[in-house]
Amino acid sequence: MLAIGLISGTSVDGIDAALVEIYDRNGILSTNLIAGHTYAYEDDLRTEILAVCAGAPRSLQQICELDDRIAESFAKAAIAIKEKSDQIPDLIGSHGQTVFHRPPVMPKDGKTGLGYSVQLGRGAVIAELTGIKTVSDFRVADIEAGGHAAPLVPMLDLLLLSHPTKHRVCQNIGGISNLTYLPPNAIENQDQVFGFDNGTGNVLMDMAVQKLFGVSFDNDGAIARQGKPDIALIETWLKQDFFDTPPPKSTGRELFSPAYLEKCLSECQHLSNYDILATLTEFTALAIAKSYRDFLPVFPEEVLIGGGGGRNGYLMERLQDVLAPAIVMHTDAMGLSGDSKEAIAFAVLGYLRVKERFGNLPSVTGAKYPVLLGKIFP
Ligand SMILES: Nc1ncnc2c1ncn2[C@@H]1O[C@H](COP(=O)(O)OP(=O)(O)OP(=O)(O)O)[C@@H](O)[C@H]1O
Ligand SMILES: CC(=O)N[C@H]1[C@@H]2OC[C@@H](O2)[C@@H](O)[C@@H]1O[C@H](C)C(=O)O
Repeated sequence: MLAIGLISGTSVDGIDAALVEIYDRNGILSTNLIAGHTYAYEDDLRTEILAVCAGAPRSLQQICELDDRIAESFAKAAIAIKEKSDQIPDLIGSHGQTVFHRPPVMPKDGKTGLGYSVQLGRGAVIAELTGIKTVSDFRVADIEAGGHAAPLVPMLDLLLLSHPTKHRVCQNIGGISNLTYLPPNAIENQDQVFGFDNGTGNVLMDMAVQKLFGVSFDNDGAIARQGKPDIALIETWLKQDFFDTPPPKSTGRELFSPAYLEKCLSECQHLSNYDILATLTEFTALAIAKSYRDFLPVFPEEVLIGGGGGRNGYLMERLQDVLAPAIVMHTDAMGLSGDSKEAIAFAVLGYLRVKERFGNLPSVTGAKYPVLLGKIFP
């Protein structure tokens, strides 16, 4: 089946689109990426999304208009990537844009304790504008089943990246970072697969470099490389609740917000701007390493990196150092594009939905049971 996957992640840098052929041999899936591309948001749209993520007050009318613009941008991305093949795609799986995420808590005082996760860019509009069957609203059903509805990419990692004898971690470093732990032969040992959001990813580094250096990200980590991290300060930051909370857990820009960065910066007044970037980069790497030591049943032999953080050469070096003896490499070394992985995941999750196969892993999200993920707009 030819499918399109679409997502804009927590970096809000643009819409990742993947045109992907999905092969299914008796339930064993494989994929072939035909084209992958990031279609940048218009500047004012990105600014508005970031404002809403940061909690700026907006009327329902304004939220509806934002939903329209995001859906139209997603449809445009689908129409553009569709041109990379002569065939008409059978399906679009569209994650949309997360603008709010509230993890579940223990029910109390008559309240349900359910989480809430809002993705804008409604699938009905995408289906209408493209003429292609669209699956969207992937996170809702897992939330209703008591789960975090995040991360969802572990299903793709399980299907495509399991090794017969090695313990692997698939580590995504986007705006937020998240991992999938795969025991050997994970398809047969599915109950041991788990995953969770394990850190800030790029979001703090991005906000800091914009404020201190006026660029949108620290290309290759060249700025951080010139500084020296303050390890004692990082150790105090790692004592914060999020890092000590056992999985399942999920997070987002609600926690790692502009206010969170301001608090960090207020504790960095003795540091140069280069040292601040080095400190935030080391914090990102050490938060990831701490989560492996605290929560994984077995320290992995291999760590497969995906997401934009994999392009930060300095962060990759720091990860190799703090995750030794694990070997750190890019997911691309396994034949799966790290840049397009999340978009491929939503193409595959869309496929699973139309085949009426479960999309969530309760051992990851904490849901009470497996559920069908997504609503179908024919
Ligand atoms: N050449 C590069 N050097 C350093 N960092 C980079 C480079 N290219 C991308 N990045 C980082 O990767 C980020 C984008 O990563 P990605 O597209 O994986 O995020 P996302 O999908 O929006 O996030 P999430 O996975 O949390 O949903 C950028 O904001 C930037 O911080
Ligand atoms: C609610 C939400 O959008 N969460 C994102 C976010 O960005 C990274 C991390 O936090 C992950 O949990 C998730 O995205 C990916 C695509 C996932 O669900 O696997």
